[in-house]
Amino acid sequence: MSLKPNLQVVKIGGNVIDNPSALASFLTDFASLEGPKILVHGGGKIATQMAASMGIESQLIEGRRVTNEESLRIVTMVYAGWINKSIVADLQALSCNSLGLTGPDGGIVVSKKRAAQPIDYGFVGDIIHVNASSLSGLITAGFSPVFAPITADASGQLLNTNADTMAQALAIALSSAYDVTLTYCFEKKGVLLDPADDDSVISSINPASFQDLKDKGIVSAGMIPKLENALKAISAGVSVVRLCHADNLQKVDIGTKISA
Ligand SMILES: Nc1ncnc2c1ncn2[C@@H]1O[C@H](COP(=O)(O)OP(=O)(O)O)[C@@H](O)[C@H]1O
Ligand SMILES: CC(=O)N[C@@H](CCC(=O)OP(=O)(O)O)C(=O)O
Repeated sequence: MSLKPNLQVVKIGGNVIDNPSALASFLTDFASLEGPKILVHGGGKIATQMAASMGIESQLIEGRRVTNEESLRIVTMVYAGWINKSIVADLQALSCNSLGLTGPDGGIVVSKKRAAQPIDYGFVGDIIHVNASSLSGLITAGFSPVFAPITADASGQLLNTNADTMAQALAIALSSAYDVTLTYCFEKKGVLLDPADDDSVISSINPASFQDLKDKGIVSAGMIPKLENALKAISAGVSVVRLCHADNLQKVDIGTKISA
């Protein structure tokens, strides 16, 4: 039996954030989770809408945004500003002592600009370090950190980072001190065998079945990085990894469970 304390790392996706009543209900469930917890949020859909309203087209390749200087400003304002502060204020109103953060706050997450080959994603960062002891310090002090998917490199360059990856990296970094459960919440009931049938949830996925689902085109777009991150987390020390509907955060047996 593990002697480590439990920690929940929860990721909430942009399609839920863009739906006020779904977000409110999810935040109520998150606030009432027992024990230490971290929330990582996305917001890709809202950033795409904001860019479009400014006449800027967004390009996503396999769920990752090609980020030029202009879109870096937009995503930073949208994720680290509007979305992060709205979520923190809502959680505070629910008596959850949340603290809004990005990678560079407290030096907690350091990333590196992704190489321009084979695809130049621009200002997109891959996480190279998580300061787990600083983050544990905030948790021990009673805060529930709420991370926006913005990081910075060692020279201070802000970088856009996939929110699913941020959740994975935080969960892995904390798994030496905590028994971590990582839950990816989104607007579907789990990974679906037939994307058109919301009840065709695949109950369990491992590396071999992921490859097969990818080859058959059953998983596509943002689901590819989500599952790559989920598989990485389960193979690197995270105890439980699950993908589920945002309404089912508290229903631990529902959704798609990831195995190594
Ligand atoms: N087999 C699948 N099952 C469920 N969703 C899938 C599947 N394949 C692709 N998707 C897409 O993946 C999306 C989830 O990824 P993403 O848009 O990145 O979510 P989020 O923004 O919530 O992190 C779903 O909205 C769905 O359109
Ligand atoms: C590099 C990269 O792709 N960053 C993501 C960060 C937001 C995100 O991941 O949002 P969702 O969870 O809502 O998809 C993006 O800009 O779309």
